[in-house]
Amino acid sequence: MLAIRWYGKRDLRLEEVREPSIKPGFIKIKVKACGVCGTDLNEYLNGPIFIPTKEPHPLTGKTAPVTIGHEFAGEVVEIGAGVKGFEVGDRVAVFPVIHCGECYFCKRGMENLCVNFGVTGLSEDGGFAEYALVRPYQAYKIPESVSFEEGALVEPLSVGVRAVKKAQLMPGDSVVIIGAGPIGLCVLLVAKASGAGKIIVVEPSKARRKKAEEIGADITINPSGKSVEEVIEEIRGETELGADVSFECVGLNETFKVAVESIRKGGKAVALGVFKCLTSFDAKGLVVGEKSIIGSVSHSADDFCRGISLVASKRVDVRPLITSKVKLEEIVEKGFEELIKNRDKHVKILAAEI
Ligand SMILES: NC(=O)C1=CN([C@@H]2O[C@H](COP(=O)(O)OP(=O)(O)OC[C@H]3O[C@@H](n4cnc5c(N)ncnc54)[C@H](O)[C@@H]3O)[C@@H](O)[C@H]2O)C=CC1
Ligand SMILES: CC(=O)[C@H](N)C(=O)O
Repeated sequence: MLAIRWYGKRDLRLEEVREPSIKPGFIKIKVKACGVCGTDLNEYLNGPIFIPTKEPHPLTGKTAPVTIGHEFAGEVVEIGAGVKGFEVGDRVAVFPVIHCGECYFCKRGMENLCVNFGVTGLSEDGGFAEYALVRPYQAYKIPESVSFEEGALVEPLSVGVRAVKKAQLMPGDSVVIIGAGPIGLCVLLVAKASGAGKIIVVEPSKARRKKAEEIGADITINPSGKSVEEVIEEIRGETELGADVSFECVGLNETFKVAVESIRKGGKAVALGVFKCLTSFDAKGLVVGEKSIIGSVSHSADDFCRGISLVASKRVDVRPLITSKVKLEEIVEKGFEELIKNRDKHVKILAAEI
């Protein structure tokens, strides 16, 4: 079968590999749609980051090369011995998290913090292939009314579900989202569906600001050419005394500062961006304003189920996030390379049956 294999930085290869044979305790899926995530792109440009290259991953035993891709959906074609509750032909979205089930965090239901945390498509072969093997706890049935393409979008949507849940967003809360890439836009979709009040998006790319408006932002702010203080002032001017909740979806020092300093006293700043730098912000304002800073990473099975429910109930429409669909064999050139050249023109590029 065809697969896109990560060998190293800037080295993704379309290869003919052996189709995986079904194993006890696994389900074999014919992949129907798989999206390029910012994390995949980062592995391509700057990796290895999560992909194991020296030591095998403790739960999968796998080292590179790996078939990349963790945002995927498909059809069950074979069921391994011991697996119950699935039938050939089931349509599923894949929850890519792999966890040990035994560590301090897993025992307390915090699988996304598992000490051996892994991801199908990074820590073992994933979805940019014709077929993939997944564990039963990773396969979630999707109804006929949810397309495979929408199913592939459940994964990033669930990152948004977790962030909104961690914010304990209340109906009518004013929200500021900093960064309108796939993650910021997924937060926007979930915040809107959860009853947010005014939604403000800060984003330098014109195309992405337009996309944010199309899917529900009330106000967009272009931070280009403005100081951090000016951006904070603009947000505060659009809200009563600052936003109730902010979501940082970039990962820069200045955007973190905006996230913390643009919320009102008692407000919450949720950080999603994976920072490559240290950050500085008004810590005194944090204390005397009793603000909260909350980290949000990945998603849980609960977040994933809620993501499916939002899509299936049509409370959230993820389709506007799909900006291009290409064949699996084209995904390196028309997906990864295209995102490097024209990232701001795109949100989600999928390899899908077209
Ligand atoms: N916490 C989590 O579970 C996850 C976090 N991430 C992280 O979330 C962040 C966002 O991911 P993506 O949306 O995929 O990335 P992206 O790079 O596509 O989007 C980031 C957006 O921020 C915008 N931006 C740049 N400078 C800005 C500024 N000064 N003010 C406002 N916006 C600015 C960019 O134009 C871009 O549209 C990344 O750091 C990524 O690593 C990704 C997946 C899961
Ligand atoms: C697998 C995840 O939790 C996340 N979507 C990521 O890209 O890191």
